[in-house]
Amino acid sequence: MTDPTVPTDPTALPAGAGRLRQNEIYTQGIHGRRPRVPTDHAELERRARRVMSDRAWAYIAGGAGEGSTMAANRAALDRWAIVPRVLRDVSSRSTGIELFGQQLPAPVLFSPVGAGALAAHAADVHIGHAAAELGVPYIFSNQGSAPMETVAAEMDRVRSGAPRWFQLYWSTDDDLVDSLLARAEGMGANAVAVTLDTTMLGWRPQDLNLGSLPFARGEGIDQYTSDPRFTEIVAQRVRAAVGGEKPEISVGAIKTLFSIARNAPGSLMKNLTAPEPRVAVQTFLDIYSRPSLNWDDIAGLRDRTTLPIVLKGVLHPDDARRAVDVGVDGIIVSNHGGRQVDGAIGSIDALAAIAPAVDGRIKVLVDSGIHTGADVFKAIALGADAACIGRPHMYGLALAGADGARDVVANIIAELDLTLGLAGYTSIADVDRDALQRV
Ligand SMILES: Cc1cc2nc3c(=O)[nH]c(=O)nc-3n(C[C@H](O)[C@H](O)[C@H](O)COP(=O)(O)O)c2cc1C
Ligand SMILES: O=C(O)C(=O)c1ccccc1
Repeated sequence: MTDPTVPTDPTALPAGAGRLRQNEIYTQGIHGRRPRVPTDHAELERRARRVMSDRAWAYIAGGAGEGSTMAANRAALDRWAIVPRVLRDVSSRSTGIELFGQQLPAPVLFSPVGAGALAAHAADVHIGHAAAELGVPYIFSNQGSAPMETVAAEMDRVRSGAPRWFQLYWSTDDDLVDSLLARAEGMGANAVAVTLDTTMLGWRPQDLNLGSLPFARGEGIDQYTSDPRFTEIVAQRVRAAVGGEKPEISVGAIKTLFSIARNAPGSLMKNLTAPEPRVAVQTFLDIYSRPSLNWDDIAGLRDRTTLPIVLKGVLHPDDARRAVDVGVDGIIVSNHGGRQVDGAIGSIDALAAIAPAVDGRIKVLVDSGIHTGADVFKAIALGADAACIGRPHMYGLALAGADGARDVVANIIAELDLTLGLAGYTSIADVDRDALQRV
């Protein structure tokens, strides 16, 4: 028997997404089935911990230093309380928004997450599948576990033209930057997010204590090994290292090695005596990021891509103003999920200062610690145009693959829809600071 309240089309998210989702879950419950992922963040985290390896948990759940930025993200959210309004006819409402010319079902995106292969093989393909089902943009990580073209193809298979962005780490090799940007345009990216807060990796005790860095083991470098410019650099370096003995090393041979490695998880680093894998990993570590990055580079980016440019990792109102002046299209207020600077400002506190400084001139997104629909509501009320979700969708992926990643974000959107209505609002555009009180 089909229940008319259960959406057969998973893309039918707006217009009462909250009640539809509740009904779906309760109907399944009558048949003795539990939801595939917990519907609250605390339980989601606990369950994910049980199925993840120690290394995966350290990398994905871990934060910088003593974890105080992660705590600050939550504390900042908790200092704002929603003050619901009543008797305002909220029977018909929508969580939909417009962003860079696209209509989206909700002010929610999937944050870029690198080295997802620690949680599931070719993680990015599954997350892309999940995002396409929801019609929610997926920001592909530059440190992803599958080539962007493969992820884009999977998304198009689910829903042609499903929204997708590319997140760029600015390499020391400018030709690699151009190559990545050209590929992003080619695979249909709707925007490029340049991450500014990770020019160097933060101090991460959970990983350090295990001696575990995924990239050093060849995990999370698939955007690089699938790149013609990166392949060329590695071939040059291998030739320089062993050229005398192996003059036959060619770009084609390296390309073949990389392609085999991408299809067989972990195989790149199996043969540690061969120079190619070591050179590939060392090359990645040497060139993925350029700490000398500065505002002039960002100003010049306009001439290098036609895509809307979004700066990720902005926390100071002056940097936000500078972003407006330099002519980018948006910023993501973020402390990288508390993974970079320990003791940094909570991203919601930063948002509260930045949104008035930007004053609607460019798009303002936010992430870091935003894990529920109520959190997204608070972010919107404090002036964000949308919020991005990082670890929660990775926990869903670890627990139940693409369906798990999808359900986690669908639950967040469902709760957002209910919070919207129960707080007395019918559209995202109406929600402003009046909805909140500082406590
Ligand atoms: C395991 C992991 C890997 C990440 N990798 C990247 C990355 O490759 N690029 C990037 O810009 N941000 C990366 N981030 C940061 C996220 O995009 C996002 O800012 C953060 O996860 C948001 O906080 P939340 O996890 O509390 O939602 C990563 C975060 C995690 C947890
Ligand atoms: O782990 C991260 O958060 C991340 O973004 C990253 C990026 C480059 C190298 C290592 C980690």
